[in-house]
Amino acid sequence: MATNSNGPRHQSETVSQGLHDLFEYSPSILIADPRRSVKTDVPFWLYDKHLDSRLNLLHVKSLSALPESLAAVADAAVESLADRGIQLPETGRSFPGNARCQGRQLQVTNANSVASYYSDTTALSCVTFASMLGIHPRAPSWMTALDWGMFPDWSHSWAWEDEFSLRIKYDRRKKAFYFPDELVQFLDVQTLKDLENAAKRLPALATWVIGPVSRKTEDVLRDMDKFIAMNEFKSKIPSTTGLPPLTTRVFAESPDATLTPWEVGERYFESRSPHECASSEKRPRRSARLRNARLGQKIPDARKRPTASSTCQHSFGPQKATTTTPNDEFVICPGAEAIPLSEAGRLLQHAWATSVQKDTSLIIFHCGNFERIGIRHRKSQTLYLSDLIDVPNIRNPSYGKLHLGLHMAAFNDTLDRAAQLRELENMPISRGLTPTDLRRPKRKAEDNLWSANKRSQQKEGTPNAPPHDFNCVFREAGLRDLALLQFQYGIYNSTSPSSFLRVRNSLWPHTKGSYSPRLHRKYLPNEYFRIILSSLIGDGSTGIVHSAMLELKTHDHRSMTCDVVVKFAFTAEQQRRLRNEYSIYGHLSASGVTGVIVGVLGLFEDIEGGPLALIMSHGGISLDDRGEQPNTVEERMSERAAFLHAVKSIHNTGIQHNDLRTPNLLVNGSGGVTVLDFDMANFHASESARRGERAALGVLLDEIYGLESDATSETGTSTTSSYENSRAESVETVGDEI
Ligand SMILES: Nc1ncnc2c1ncn2[C@@H]1O[C@H](COP(=O)(O)OP(=O)(O)OP(=O)(O)O)[C@@H](O)[C@H]1O
Repeated sequence: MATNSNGPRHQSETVSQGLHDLFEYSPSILIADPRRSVKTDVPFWLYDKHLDSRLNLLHVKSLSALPESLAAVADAAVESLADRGIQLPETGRSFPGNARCQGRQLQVTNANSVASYYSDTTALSCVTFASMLGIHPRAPSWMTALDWGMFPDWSHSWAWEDEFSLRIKYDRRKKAFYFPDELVQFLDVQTLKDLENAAKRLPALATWVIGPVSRKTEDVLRDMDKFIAMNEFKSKIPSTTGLPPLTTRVFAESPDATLTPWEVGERYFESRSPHECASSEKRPRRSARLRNARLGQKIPDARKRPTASSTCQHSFGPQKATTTTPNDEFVICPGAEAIPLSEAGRLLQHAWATSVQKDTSLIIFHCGNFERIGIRHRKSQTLYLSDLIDVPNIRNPSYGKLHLGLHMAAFNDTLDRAAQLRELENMPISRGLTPTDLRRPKRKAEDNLWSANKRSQQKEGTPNAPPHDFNCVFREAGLRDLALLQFQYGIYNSTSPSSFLRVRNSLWPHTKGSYSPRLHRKYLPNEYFRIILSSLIGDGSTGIVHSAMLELKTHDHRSMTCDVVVKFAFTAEQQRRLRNEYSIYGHLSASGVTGVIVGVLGLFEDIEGGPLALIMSHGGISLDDRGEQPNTVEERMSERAAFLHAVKSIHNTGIQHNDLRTPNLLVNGSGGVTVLDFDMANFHASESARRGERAALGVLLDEIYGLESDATSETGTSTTSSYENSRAESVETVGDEI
């Protein structure tokens, strides 16, 4: 190794000192601010229970040698510089690994302040060193192509934060790197291509789940040992029984890295005696670790991966036998969870699901003074966990070197997998891919609710037939109180449905109110409906919105389907807003407003304590998502008038929307318009407030449709006046001046 206690011998004094400081760095001890109460609830949500069974966590195994394996990556990188005779540029500043930081105590308040400390110290040094050592060692000054931070998809309110990750500095929206131009010059074309390929396919290089400093969060990390001792992990799925799992596979499989410094999968078993496999683990020889870190090893393909069926048995525990009626239709037993997962189990399942969603291999569980590092091995559906790391006190390796190795390993792992994904994507289909074809998730039409009943498939309304008019379906579904929700898109493919019980009536006219909050033990096929969530439309401040297909079975055994949209509200504040939205829809429906708002099938609640769901008809595509506006001035004017008319009819009931923006203004294929998202709306708005809202909408629509400029530039003065006439007409139509 080219390092001694003063750092690598061949580097300049400042570089040696910097590397030495980082390699020996130990963070301060963090203490919780005694004036603040610390929230400690563990994240866990609906989505965690609906992963495809082949993506679920099945085993948790011990990998005590992981810190050493990671530190060996840092050592190997320094050694490689020496081998190649590369001298790093002088460092002009001190790094947070400086000895002055050590031994101090710092006060923190919550997970975010723990993350800030990590970001300002460990991560700040590691992104720079990892980038210099691993990506561009010949750069003339210290720069970094990596970023560590919070990249939120959606904000929630758990005590643990799961949105932190390491990334390549690449803006996917602008399709451009955002590291210094100077750095680009030192990256060859192939490296830039590889970086871009990785950043596009796998933007998160590792998943950090960060908790607050407290005895309870430390215990959660400690309790993970219990899952290692059990050697199997029973992922929590919804406890509703009766409906067979979806069988169609929808996710695109992602490979493990071929070159890794850690020994997992077959290599884990190879390096252990049978006794060790069952109980603890053997530390690999240091020379082997170094070799692996530098050269990597192919994982031999000897051990058979668990089959889908064994996976199901393993992970989901005993399921009640499917009960069928004489017609082979499914009787459903909505069940509340029998044995809840412990907090450690919930954190493991949630972090695993987050890592599946981000497609990272490394998961770091960190709560200030304690940490565990996990490796997600896809093929065996196993999480390999380090021992509990005492952050301020760990030595050999010390924390700085361990995390530098971790940053470098996460980068290498991602580049390796992104290259495999690119290769697999470029393979012709006929060559038979393993893992399975990554290009298109497959979806077969046969996965319908009634597939067990062959006779019903011949009849009207099977999913192979075009969907029904939602009016007919809503009339029937509005009489039912149980909605079975299944996810089938991306990484989600429900093994069992989540049961959602009606908490508010259908607002569809002519639906007899049958609202009953009582949960029955069993439901016959004509007493429930099923919803298959097929894509994410968007997420906003009230929750997450999905496109879905509603399927139901009528009393005379016909199947009916229609497109719906499901909006989930998770936090208390979101649920308050969603209830407000529902009551606004209730008021509009009771006032006879139809055609310009979506049909609402009701408000439903997850019986396992999950979110509230508003189920509604599909209102079309938003002006935001549509992209191009209509070609002709006439069409634009007609749409403009339709929106103003719609809002006028809403205003006439005393409602003010308060959020009239392009994402909430929808057009449908048949020329109609829909106004949605009433969670900010209020009753009894003053006439002038409503008029003001219409005026603002008029201005917004003018801007969107570019009416004035088009009218002038395209057809000159005469058209301008005809446009003005039409505008006046549209204003007259809505019976008010804009
Ligand atoms: N019934 C629907 N039909 C079609 N698209 C819908 C429907 N409901 C919602 N959407 C789409 O989902 C997006 C988010 O929905 P919505 O605005 O209701 O959520 P939100 O959480 O209140 O968002 P925001 O924070 O923007 O207010 C909408 O902009 C719209 O494009």
